[in-house]
Amino acid sequence: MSIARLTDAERAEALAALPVWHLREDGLAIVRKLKFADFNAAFGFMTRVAIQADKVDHHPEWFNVYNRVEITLTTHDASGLSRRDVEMARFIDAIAPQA
Ligand SMILES: C[C@H](O)[C@H](O)[C@H]1CNC2=NC(N)=NC(=O)C2=N1
Repeated sequence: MSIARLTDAERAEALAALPVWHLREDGLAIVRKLKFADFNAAFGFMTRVAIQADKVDHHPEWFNVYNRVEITLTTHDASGLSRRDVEMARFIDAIAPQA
C-alpha cells in the first residue's frame, strides 16, 4: 500500500523535532547512530525495535557491530520519508539509552 511522502516543509518540521537524527545526503532517509554498553544491550534494543517494526509493518535498515547500531529509516513504498519514519524514530528515541 502506498503512503504519502512528506513535503519539504513537513520534513523540515519533523527533523527539527528529532535532533539526534540526520538527513541522509540524498534527502530520502534519516539516520541515527547508537552506542550501547555491549552486544547484549545493543541486540536487546534491536529486538524491541524489531517487534515494534513488525507490529506497525514499518521496518528499519540497520547495521550492527558489537555495541554499535546504525539505523536508517525510509519508506520504500513512498520512495522517501513518510510519517511512518517519524513515528518509528520517535519510538526508537523513547527506548534508546540516554546519550
Ligand atoms: C507489504 C508491506 O506492507 C510493505 O512492504 C511494508 C513493509 N515494511 C516497510 N518498511 C519500510 N521501511 N518501508 C516500507 O515501505 C515498508 N513497506
